[in-house]
Amino acid sequence: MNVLAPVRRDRVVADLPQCFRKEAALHTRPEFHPSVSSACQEQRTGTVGFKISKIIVVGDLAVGKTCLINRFCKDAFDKNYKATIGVDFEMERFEVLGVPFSLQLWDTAGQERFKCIASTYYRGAQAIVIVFDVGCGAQQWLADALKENNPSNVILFLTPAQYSRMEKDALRVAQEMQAEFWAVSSLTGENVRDFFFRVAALTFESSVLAELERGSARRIGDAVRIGSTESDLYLSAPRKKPKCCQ
Ligand SMILES: Nc1nc2c(ncn2[C@@H]2O[C@H](COP(=O)(O)OP(=O)(O)OP(=O)(O)O)[C@@H](O)[C@H]2O)c(=O)[nH]1
Repeated sequence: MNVLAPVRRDRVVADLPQCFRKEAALHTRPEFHPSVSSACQEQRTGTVGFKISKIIVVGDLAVGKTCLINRFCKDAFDKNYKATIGVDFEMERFEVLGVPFSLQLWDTAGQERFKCIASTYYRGAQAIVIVFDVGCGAQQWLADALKENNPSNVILFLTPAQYSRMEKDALRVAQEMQAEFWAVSSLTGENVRDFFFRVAALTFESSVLAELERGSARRIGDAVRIGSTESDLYLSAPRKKPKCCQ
C-alpha cells in the first residue's frame, strides 16, 4: 500500500543542478555520475527510493536557518525573529531521475543554551548545511557537527545568510572546509530553490553510489520487507561511506 502522496511537480529533478561557484564546489561534473544515471534508468537503485536522508542545518544564533528552510518548504518569510527551541524538522519529497527521494531537513537552535539538545540530533546526517555570516563561527559549527559524524561520510554546504560583498572570504572558508559554497537570500528567495535542489541531487547521487558499491542494488520491484512507515524506513537507512565523498 502506498501511504505517501505523489511528489509535487516542482520537486522533480531531471538534470544535475549546477554548483554556485566552481572554486568551492563538491564537484563540477555537468551531469549525474554515469553509473547513477544508468542505475536509475534500469531501476537498479535498490532501497534508495524508500529511504529518508537526514540533512542538518546548523549555524550561529539568528543567522537565518529557520528562514532558509521555511522559504524552501513553505515559500514563506517571517521578518520577526523567533528563536528555535532545541530542534525542528521538515520533510521534503523529491523525485530524482524518476526515483522518489526524501529529505528530512533538521533545523537546529543557534542559542548556546540549546546547543546540547540540538547536537544530539546531529548523528547520522548525510549532509550538513552551515548557515553563517561571513567572518564568524563556521569552523566551530563544523567541528561540533563532525564530532557526531564520520567526516568523510557527510556532504558539506555553506550558505551565508545574506549575500555579502565579502564573497571572496566566504569562498576561501568553504575551500578550506572542503564544503560547497552558496549565497542565498531567504528574504527574496534568490538561489534558495537551486540550493536545495543541489543538496537533494548530490545526496541522492551519493546514496545511489553507496548502494551500487554495496552491490546490493536490485530492481525496485525486488526490494522486500521494506517497512511502510517513515520511521521504519528511516531506521533502516545504513550509514556507509559513499565513494563520491571521499
Ligand atoms: N534580510 C534578510 N534577513 C534574513 C534572512 N534570513 C533571515 N533573516 C532574518 O534574520 C532573523 C533570524 O532568522 P532565523 O531564520 O529565525 O534565524 P535562525 O538562525 O533560525 O535563529 P535560531 O534558531 O535562534 O538560531 C529574522 O529576523 C529573519 O527575518 C535573509 O536572507 N535576508
